[in-house]
Amino acid sequence: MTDNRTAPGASAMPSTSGTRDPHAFIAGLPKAELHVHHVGSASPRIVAELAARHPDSKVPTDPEALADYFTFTDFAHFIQVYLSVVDLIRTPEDVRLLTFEVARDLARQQVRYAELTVTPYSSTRRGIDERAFMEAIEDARKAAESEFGTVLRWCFDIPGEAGLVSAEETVRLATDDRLRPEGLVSFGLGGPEIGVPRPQFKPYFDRAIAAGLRSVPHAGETTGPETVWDALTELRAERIGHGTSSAQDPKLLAHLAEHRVALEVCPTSNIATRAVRTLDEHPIKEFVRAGVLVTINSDDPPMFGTDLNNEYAIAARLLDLDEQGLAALAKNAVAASFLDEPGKARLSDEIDSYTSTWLTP
Ligand SMILES: Nc1ncnc2c1ncn2[C@@H]1O[C@H](CCC(=O)c2cccc(C(=O)O)c2)[C@@H](O)[C@H]1O
Ligand SMILES: [Zn+2]
Repeated sequence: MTDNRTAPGASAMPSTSGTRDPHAFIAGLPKAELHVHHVGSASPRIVAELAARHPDSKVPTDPEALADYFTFTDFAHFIQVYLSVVDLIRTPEDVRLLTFEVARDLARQQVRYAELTVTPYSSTRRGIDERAFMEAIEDARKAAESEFGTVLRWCFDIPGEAGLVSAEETVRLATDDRLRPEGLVSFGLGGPEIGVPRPQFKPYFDRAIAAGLRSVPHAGETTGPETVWDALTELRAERIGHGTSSAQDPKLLAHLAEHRVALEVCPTSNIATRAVRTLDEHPIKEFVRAGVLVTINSDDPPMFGTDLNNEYAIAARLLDLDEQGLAALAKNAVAASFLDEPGKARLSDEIDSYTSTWLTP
């Protein structure tokens, strides 16, 4: 697959320190990740373990073959490969393993808090018992918090392409008091946008919002700014997954900035799915210039050959950021998160104290 990583050792900063490498600073920076998919976070190590449990699968286990397998011609191809990894998750024990190991990978990058997008429909439709599914993610969440100190929260998303049946099932699982997991904070909509208009999902978002969940649909990833408007007006989005095409509409950018609707920007994902041609053409600079609250995220990191630290390094290069700028970016994610206020204050303070220690000669 195309390697979109910033060259190791390349300095992204025009910083006063001159020779400092942003990678070391970023590696230790406490972070929040707001847009990362559960299945899309399965690393080669996790895929290999799942594939060994289910040897009939067509997903390669050898890391080199996996890199080729994770090279996408377009968004539709990406979803096809994604679903083949979904097919590896067949039992509650697979769900528990995936979730716990994903948390381990996040913790290694100093991610203190992550809102993980989970698509429960894909698992219940494949025969995993709904109660066992919820127990598995919750067990893993609690174990990860006590073992790694990383706090996980869930966003349940509708796989849009699977239609209104999947929307009904997802909202039922998200709002039934006997099933709804403690860690659930938000409701989303993923999958392809072309041919999947957002307004049809309004009744399902209305129900989720009425049950206290926050609205975070993907929009403007593979279609134009009108999809982002639909997400705002019909689905009452509080943050937008990607929102890449918002850059084409200055009124939309002004609206996002004025209402503090954050964009969950995932630079490498946008290249891998061909939503944006090259990193240098990524509209992140326009977002920042327009005053939009920009957060940096990794989406489906192993599938796109990246991780959150690499996405921060890319942002540092594209936005010409020094350590303070990177810390501000990390704090944007805290501000846009669904952590409670004391939780936000704690994580922001941790980012500040890490940064000031780092900058103290
Ligand atoms: N960058 C992304 N942009 C958008 N979405 C992304 C991205 N990355 C990952 N996803 C995930 O892909 C899922 C799509 C799964 C899907 O379409 C589908 C269709 C038909 C049947 C079934 C099934 O399971 O039976 C599933 C979404 O729900 C979302 O969580
Ligand atoms: Zn996504």
